Amino acid sequence: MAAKSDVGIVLMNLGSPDSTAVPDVKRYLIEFLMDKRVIDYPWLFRKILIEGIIVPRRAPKSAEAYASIWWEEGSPLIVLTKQLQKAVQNDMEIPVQIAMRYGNPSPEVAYNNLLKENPNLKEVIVLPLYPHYAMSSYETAAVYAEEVHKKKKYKFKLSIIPPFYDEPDYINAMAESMRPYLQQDYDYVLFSYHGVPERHIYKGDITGAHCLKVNDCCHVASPAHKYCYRHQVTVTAELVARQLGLPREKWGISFQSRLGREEWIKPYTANVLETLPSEGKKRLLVVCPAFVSDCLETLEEIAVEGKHTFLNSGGESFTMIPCLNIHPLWVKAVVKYCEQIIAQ
Ligand SMILES: C=CC1=C(C)c2cc3[nH]c(cc4nc(cc5[nH]c(cc1n2)c(C)c5CCC(=O)O)C(CCC(=O)O)=C4C)c(C)c3C=C
Ligand SMILES: [Fe+2]
Ligand SMILES: [Fe+2]
Repeated sequence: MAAKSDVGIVLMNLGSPDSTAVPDVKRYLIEFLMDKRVIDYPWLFRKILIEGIIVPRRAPKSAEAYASIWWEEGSPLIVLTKQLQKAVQNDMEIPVQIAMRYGNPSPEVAYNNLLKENPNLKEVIVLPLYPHYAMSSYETAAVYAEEVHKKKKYKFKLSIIPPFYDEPDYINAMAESMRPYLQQDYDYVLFSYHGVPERHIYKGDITGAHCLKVNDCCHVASPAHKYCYRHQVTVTAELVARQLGLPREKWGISFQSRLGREEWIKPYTANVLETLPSEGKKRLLVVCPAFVSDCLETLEEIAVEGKHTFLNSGGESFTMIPCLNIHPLWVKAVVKYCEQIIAQ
């Protein structure tokens, strides 16, 4: 066990382009989508598809979307991760760095910064900022953090915090950050999660026979759940709804950000936003618990595009609940998760 003074922390998020210029967005999208855990097609096919078709088409639109949410200090996701870094460092009084899975800063920069602060560093705790396990989010971040550690032969021990989708402190932070929004009149709370291809769910099923195969699979006990994004997001929503006392008919789950023509896990957020008003659910609260920091997918896809879809389909009011960002209960939860590792 390393003394607390010889420990450093890395908060690892997804990453953003360096700027909203199309070449920067292209570079970022290529790095992101060439990740074999995000688009898991054979390398050559992936390269042709990504660099020849998807990125040239998507980058200008993506750049425009980023420009519409960009802050003076930079990408919201990066700025908010830095704010979390400061808050955790203040509370813990040990060095905290941030790293991104794609773009900057890389884990190498984060590890080197920690070593500059303490050449005697014995242990680095990495917290991937994803509550749920998905091959394309938590897994790729954890594997990358480990690969860099191994490749550069760092002497310190690396510890990676597991997904925290059902941890009481995360659930409490989510529920209490939502509670003030429930004071207003609303008909329905939508938990909109980032989607993944159904194929990823089948692939991640270690039993090979459970996910999307057994009736109501997410509620039937299985070792598959340890790696099942669909199960884990369901548990998060159920626990949060229970803490808030939401009746079952007043909330639901959907999945956003589909890319390409494959089937992704359903229902799709855009379809749900279109149909809710016709079911009498006209005053809506939306929350996105797969992201702990607000980002393009919340500030643009939900708060702008999603709102537009809902209001144009007969909805009357649309309220986006912010991500945890630097909510005090979330900062406390992060500190606790890191301290639990230090105490081990
Ligand atoms: C096959 C494509 C994608 C999968 C699978 C995927 C999974 C996934 N992503 C997140 C979190 C975020 N994704 C963000 C942006 C984003 N995601 C994809 C594609 C896939 N994601 C693209 C192409 C983009 C870029 C933007 C765009 O062009 O739409 C972001 C926001 C980043 C930011 O800078 O703000 C986050 C966060 C999770 C959690 C996840 C699997 C569960
Ligand atoms: Fe994504
Ligand atoms: Fe599953």
